[in-house]
Amino acid sequence: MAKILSVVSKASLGRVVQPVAAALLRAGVSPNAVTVAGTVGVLVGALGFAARGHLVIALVIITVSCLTDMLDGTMARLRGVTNKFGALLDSSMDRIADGAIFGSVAYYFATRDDLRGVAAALLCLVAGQAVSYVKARAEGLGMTANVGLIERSERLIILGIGGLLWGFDVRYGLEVVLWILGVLSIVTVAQRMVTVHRQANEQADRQTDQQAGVS
Ligand SMILES: CCCCCCCC/C=C\CCCCCCCC(=O)OC[C@H](COP(=O)(O)O[C@@H]1[C@H](O)[C@H](OP(=O)(O)O)[C@@H](O)[C@H](O)[C@H]1O)OC(=O)CCCCCCC/C=C\CCCCCCCC
Ligand SMILES: Nc1ccn([C@@H]2O[C@H](COP(=O)(O)O)[C@@H](O)[C@H]2O)c(=O)n1
Ligand SMILES: [Mg+2]
Ligand SMILES: [Mg+2]
Repeated sequence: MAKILSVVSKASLGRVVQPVAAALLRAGVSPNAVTVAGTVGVLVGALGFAARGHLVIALVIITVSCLTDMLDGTMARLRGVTNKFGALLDSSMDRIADGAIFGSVAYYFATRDDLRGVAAALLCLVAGQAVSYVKARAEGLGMTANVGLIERSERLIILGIGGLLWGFDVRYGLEVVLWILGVLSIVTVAQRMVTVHRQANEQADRQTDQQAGVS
């Protein structure tokens, strides 16, 4: 699902993103500045609006801000200089943005004394961060975990559907969506763990074979 969304959206949004990215580069804006500006936009939408219950305005601000996440990488590639700090900055800002988004939704539920909503939002926060962490840690250990039901864009879009339902006065819809998202995120963590477990065992088997060949 993640791959289909990524290919379809990258192909269709690419036509819009490329000229904007080129124009920003011509104006002297750096990819890192766009990465940070996008995160500031998310923080404004989440802490300034979602936490106070203005979920529809938050949805608009956060959607626009999150879409800049496609711009920074495109700018770096157009400039011909993708750099490791840029990659780290991008992913780190994503974690801060995601924490602010789901933390703000949890805070909003808390202001309404809806503890089930708080629990659902916190589940999504922790499980979503775990999804990303397993991939990052696997890559740090020389493996890959680029699999799973829902990546970041899907998590945000699913939350966006919850926000839209809330906007159309289907208030329980947001909580239902959050529970579904929490469960799907846990499944994704499990899928990534299984992939890494298989790779780690294959590496261990190869080492054993090599040692057996030496002795
Ligand atoms: C209650 C209300 C609160 C407000 C909620 C706001 C929700 C916002 C709703 C929608 C916003 C969707 C925007 C999604 C933009 C995502 C941008 C993005 O991630 O770009 C990068 C992405 C992938 O590139 P990478 O592989 O380099 O990215 C890494 C990866 O994503 C890792 O994933 P993980 O391991 O965590 O699973 C990250 O960890 C890592 O940090 C990251 O770097 O680029 C893409 O190719 C994805 C593009 C998808 C674009 C989708 C556009 C959809 C546009 C609008 C949809 C609006 C929907 C609204 C609901 C509609 C319902 C009918
Ligand atoms: N400030 C940045 C942001 C990103 N990059 C590079 O782009 C890759 C991510 O691309 P997206 O389209 O998914 O944002 C990232 O891995 C970096 O290689 C960069 O150099 N500087
Ligand atoms: Mg990006
Ligand atoms: Mg990003």
